[in-house]
Amino acid sequence: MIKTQQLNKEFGSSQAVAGVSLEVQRGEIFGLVGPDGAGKTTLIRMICGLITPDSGSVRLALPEPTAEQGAFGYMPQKFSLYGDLTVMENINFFGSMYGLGRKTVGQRADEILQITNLIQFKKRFADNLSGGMKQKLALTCALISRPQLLVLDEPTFGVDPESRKEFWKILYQLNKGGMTILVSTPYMDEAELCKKVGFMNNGKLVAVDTPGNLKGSFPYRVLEVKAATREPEIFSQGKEILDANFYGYKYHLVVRDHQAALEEIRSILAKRDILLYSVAEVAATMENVFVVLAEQGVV
Ligand SMILES: Nc1ncnc2c1ncn2[C@@H]1O[C@H](COP(=O)(O)OP(=O)(O)OP(=O)(O)O)[C@@H](O)[C@H]1O
Repeated sequence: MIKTQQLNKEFGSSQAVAGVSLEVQRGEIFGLVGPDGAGKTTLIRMICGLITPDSGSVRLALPEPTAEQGAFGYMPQKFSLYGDLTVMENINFFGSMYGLGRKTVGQRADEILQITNLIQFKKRFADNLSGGMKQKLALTCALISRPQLLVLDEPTFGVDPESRKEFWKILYQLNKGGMTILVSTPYMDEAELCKKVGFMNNGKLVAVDTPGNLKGSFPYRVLEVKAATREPEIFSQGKEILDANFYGYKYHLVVRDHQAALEEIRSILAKRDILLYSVAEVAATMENVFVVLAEQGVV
């Protein structure tokens, strides 16, 4: 449904997007993942036709939009609505931009607001909505044309975890109904929810695959360590430890060699007279995959 070839975009001396060739198939939820400044927004804007690439091409295989079904909906990163208009007034405004009649917008709005759980807030000013609700209103507006392709730029950035979960449930529901979704996110837990993930950094797309395949091809092991300490950094200097994360009562350590790492863990703790409770191997997460790619300089 989306095909880009060798897309490039420079801003002054900074290469925001560098040679990105990407394919999003119909029916996918494709996640663009990467840190701030990776180039996700610039890529999305080129895909949506909002900025012109320096070179390369974008092809969208979308049928002509009709009154019944739009081509694509776009939800930008920054809040794009009018705070001094109510929920329904914002929706009407977007509907009129798509050339839809008031009656059609009203009917569709009721359907979508049921899905996004905003139905009882129709008369509330957008400024008075919570952060999560504002995002859901922006989504409602992006959906008013009933698009076949939905493009969302960091839609849950800065939103609380509960609202993020709810937002993703809605995306799944839309996808089940046949909508293709391209979504960018800085959150690795959201990357796990995509059918396919493209990792971006420094303007480049460095890995594209399903979360399962990305984790399956992870070349290292992850050890969960529990010990009588709560020092976040205690394992950070280990030579056998490629990445260490502390979760309050346990550590997740990315290691090359299980046995060598175990010896090092024991030695670090023994030197400080700290009791080791347990070590168990656990499955790699997308965060593990991403951090190691980044540390290897691949990303
Ligand atoms: N209009 C612009 N003018 C100048 N530089 C820009 C412009 N837009 C983006 N950049 C630069 O291009 C690079 C990529 O930015 P982009 O916003 O695409 O990344 P991103 O992955 O979406 O990050 P973020 O989540 O922080 O928006 C950054 O270095 C950014 O400063």
